[in-house]
Amino acid sequence: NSPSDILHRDVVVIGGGASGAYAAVRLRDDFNKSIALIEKQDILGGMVDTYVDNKTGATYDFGVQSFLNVSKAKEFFDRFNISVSSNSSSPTLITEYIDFNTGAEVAFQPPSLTAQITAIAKFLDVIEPWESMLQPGYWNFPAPENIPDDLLIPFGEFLTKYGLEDGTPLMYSTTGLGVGNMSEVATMFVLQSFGWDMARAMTGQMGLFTPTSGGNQALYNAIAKDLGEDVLYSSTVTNSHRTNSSVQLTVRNHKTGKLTQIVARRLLVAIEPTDDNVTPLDLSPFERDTLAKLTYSNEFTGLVDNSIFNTSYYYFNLPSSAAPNHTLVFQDEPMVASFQYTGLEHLFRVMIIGNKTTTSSEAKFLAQTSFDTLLNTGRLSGTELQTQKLNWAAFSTHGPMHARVSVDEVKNGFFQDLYKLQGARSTWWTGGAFSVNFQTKLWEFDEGLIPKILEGL
Ligand SMILES: Cc1cc2nc3c(=O)[nH]c(=O)nc-3n(C[C@H](O)[C@H](O)[C@H](O)COP(=O)(O)OP(=O)(O)OC[C@H]3O[C@@H](n4cnc5c(N)ncnc54)[C@H](O)[C@@H]3O)c2cc1C
Repeated sequence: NSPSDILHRDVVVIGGGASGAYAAVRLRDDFNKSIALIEKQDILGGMVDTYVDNKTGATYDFGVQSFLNVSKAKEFFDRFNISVSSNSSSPTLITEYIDFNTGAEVAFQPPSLTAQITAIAKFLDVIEPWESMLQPGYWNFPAPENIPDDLLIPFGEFLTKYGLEDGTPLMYSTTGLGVGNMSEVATMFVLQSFGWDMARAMTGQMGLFTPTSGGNQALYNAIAKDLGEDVLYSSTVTNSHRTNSSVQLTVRNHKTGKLTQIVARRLLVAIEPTDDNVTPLDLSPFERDTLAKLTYSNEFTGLVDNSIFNTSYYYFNLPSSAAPNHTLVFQDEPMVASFQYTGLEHLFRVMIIGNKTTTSSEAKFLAQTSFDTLLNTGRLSGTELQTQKLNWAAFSTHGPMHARVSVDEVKNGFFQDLYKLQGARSTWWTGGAFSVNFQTKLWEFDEGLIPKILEGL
């Protein structure tokens, strides 16, 4: 390599999604540190998926829907002159409960909205004492003997224990479904998917906002402009050497084949630490064994354009056994969670929750199979059998989310081990597996991490 291919930086960040892009801006623009940001795709923003209608220029966010108004979240938009508002433009829809496995209509009667909100307020009271154990990171996670039992029981059991069953339709349909069958997952991991701030948002104690124009991608486009050539796009790490004083990475641009060497004093890993993602990071046996214990959901979203869907409807997948009012019964993943009208022409948002191994093509196949079932059972046309392909206007592989481990691992001190990785071998870790899967909560987590990264720099 020629010398021009060697970059020297204070901090190198891997992953230009919510957690990495935020940290890169703060470290460079506010703490005067030189940075390089390595991003696999050719844009920043990760799971933010903003669809732009070519004809009208209208935007629709089919990944991230809105931002929780936690601590300094709005200030971060202000610095890029992006105006935000809390007005939701979602159309009002009729929810059709259908078992997507069979096509059977499910005569499920959810509790009234008032009953749901009341239960969520009560839920917030119950979970409030545990917030600092889990958010915005696991820094204060209790030693095994001090973990409250309630955090480790299946969430369905937890809800029943405290009489909170009425709150589940909103918990599940907003963000709880990200973990798959929410009733079966240990409470602490469901709380990372629908927890304190979502409960505050649902009960009106915390706002949610979105940019007034340009969709959620507007923020990340502004960050991209700000960071300019400090971002290496279409690039991944192929090799690394990490020591207690520095980090050397070999980075490959998969479009041009160009290799860049980066020598940095600190590394911030802002991607999910899956086997594929961390293999190039010359892990120690302890790092490898710890990270290998994590399991994930895999999330996929897309937009389909098939006029056979009814634009008044939100087709929602529930097992038949949810009828007439069983609020704790959900489908197992992998599954298509819903087809939801977007308000844009004839586009429906599809949401697919996979397990650890579900691939993009399997997710698309699952969506087609669910669609076929709905068609063949007359749920869409109401008339005769038809076949047609789903017309994908957009599809996005969000990949692994909602990292979790078994209850036994939690009791064996998994989170204490996970956090031993922080700072070891000049490497710091952010993102959902180390914190929680909400954009602005990750920013809050980064805020706590940045002073540690800066120590001695
Ligand atoms: C369907 C859906 C809806 C959501 N809705 C909301 C919402 O309304 N509000 C909210 O706050 N949160 C929402 N989330 C969650 C939120 O998007 C995530 O918590 C957040 O994006 C995680 O940030 P991150 O930085 O950890 O990862 P990401 O945002 O995924 O960023 C990771 C980045 O790293 C890149 N990358 C991946 N692998 C590599 C590699 N090997 N090398 C280099 N780069 C790599 C990716 O391309 C990506 O840009 C939603 C998520 C999904 C899937």
